[in-house]
Amino acid sequence: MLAGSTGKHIASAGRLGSGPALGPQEPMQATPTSLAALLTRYSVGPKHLVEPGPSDTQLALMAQAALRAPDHAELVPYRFKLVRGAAKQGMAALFADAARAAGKGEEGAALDAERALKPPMTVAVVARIDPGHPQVPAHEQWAAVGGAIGSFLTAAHALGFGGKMLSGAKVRNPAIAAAFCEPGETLLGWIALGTPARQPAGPARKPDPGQVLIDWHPPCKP
Ligand SMILES: Cc1cc2nc3c(=O)[nH]c(=O)nc-3n(C[C@H](O)[C@H](O)[C@H](O)COP(=O)(O)O)c2cc1C
Repeated sequence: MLAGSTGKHIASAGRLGSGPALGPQEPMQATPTSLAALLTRYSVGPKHLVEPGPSDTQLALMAQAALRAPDHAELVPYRFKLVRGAAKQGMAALFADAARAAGKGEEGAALDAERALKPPMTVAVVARIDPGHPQVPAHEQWAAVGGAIGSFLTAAHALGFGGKMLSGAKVRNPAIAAAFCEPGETLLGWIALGTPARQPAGPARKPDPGQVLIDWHPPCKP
């Protein structure tokens, strides 16, 4: 499988260095236990999340993990805004209004409100991108936001919680965006968080690692 003129995918059954070949069906074999959470994380949607949600201490661990993600110049270009307790009702009302404004009718409004109320808690992910930063272009800041989300979710999984990052057209609803964002911030979406009510039905369908590992070679000189 060629990946452009200068790279070649690592064969799926091949070896990287002298380490064991890792197929998608056997991610846990011969791997350090410290990788367990990274290799087994999966998303759990709001309808499969039940109480309890994470405690303050557990949320702080998730935030600590997020803060470990690569972040050029340590800009911390994100905030996690916690929606729990009575605040869930306020978010449900905003979701219902947005659904009505989008023409979804009362049935759609009730469905969207339920999306806010069902998970034990929701974490709004807000990006603070500085488009004029002299050293760190916007795409690098977005990469830091993505890394933080991944680490936050993996920490939640490692602590026994389930979660799923969700967005949709709601993030662009002006009333919702204004409710979550300060000037200069962008609402990326929400992480639904809680205790998973069920295990995944089967192994996650993920690409073979060989699809993303590509030996690079310098271009031939003319
Ligand atoms: C910023 C962002 C927004 C997302 N928005 C949605 C969404 O609105 N709906 C959805 O089904 N999945 C969405 N996803 C993808 C899911 O969170 C999840 O990663 C995907 O379903 C794959 O499942 P997995 O995490 O178990 O591999 C989003 C992911 C990211 C990073």
